[in-house]
Amino acid sequence: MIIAVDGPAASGKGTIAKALARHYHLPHLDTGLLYRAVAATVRRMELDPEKEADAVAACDFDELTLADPGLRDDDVGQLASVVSAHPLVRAALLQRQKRFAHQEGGAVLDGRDIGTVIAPDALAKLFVRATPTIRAQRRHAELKNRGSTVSYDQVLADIRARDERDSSRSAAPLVPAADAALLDTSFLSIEASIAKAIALVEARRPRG
Ligand SMILES: Nc1ncnc2c1ncn2[C@@H]1O[C@H](COP(=O)(O)OP(=O)(O)O)[C@@H](O)[C@H]1O
Ligand SMILES: Nc1ccn([C@@H]2O[C@H](COP(=O)(O)OP(=O)(O)O)[C@@H](O)[C@H]2O)c(=O)n1
Repeated sequence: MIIAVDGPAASGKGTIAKALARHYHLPHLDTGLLYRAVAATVRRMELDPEKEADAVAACDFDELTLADPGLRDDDVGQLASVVSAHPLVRAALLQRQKRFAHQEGGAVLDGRDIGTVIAPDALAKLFVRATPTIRAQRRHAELKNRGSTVSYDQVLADIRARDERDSSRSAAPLVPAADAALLDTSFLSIEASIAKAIALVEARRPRG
């Protein structure tokens, strides 16, 4: 069974995807980390994120980069949203994600284009949403916990800028797949969001 979990920044898609993976005993891939690794590599190599050829060169990143906790930083997320708009960057990361999704036994993937591009054949597709201010509160609390001094206003501005860039790009924009179930977590606890996600997946599973 393939489960696709998409949605904007800090909507709770990663939390839900991990919980679904645990519940159904499936492997999980956070696809955002791949774009964040490209972004961090662009920065380390002092390349230009706006230049497609520069960003493509960074797609051949060192696998150890994926374990760097710095990838979760707010500025890396912003830079990831710049490099991810290049069609050739998306193309460079496509097969790796498709292979993961279509491995034997299935998988759970979260990102922006899982239900639309990576696994349009997924059995269950969730599109996770929450209001920008609630997402900013959650992400701000998360970053503060990790020792970051970034302000709430900065996090909110970054989330709005990223929403705009991710939704308006021509290559794999952030849009719900036509057959995705919408899950608004704005006023749901983590536990309630997970329970709702499991119920939505169950509704897509063949009976018997
Ligand atoms: N329903 C929820 N209520 C409160 N906090 C949440 C909820 N879902 C996720 N969070 C918290 O919000 C932050 C962002 O969640 P995460 O799952 O990483 O979002 P995303 O993967 O969409 O960026 C994390 O600190 C997470 O613990
Ligand atoms: N499948 C994906 C996943 C991430 N991304 C890009 O990578 C950036 C970082 O993604 P992420 O999922 O790690 O970010 P959060 O939603 O966790 O803040 C996003 O803003 C997108 O621009 C993408 O284009 N496609």
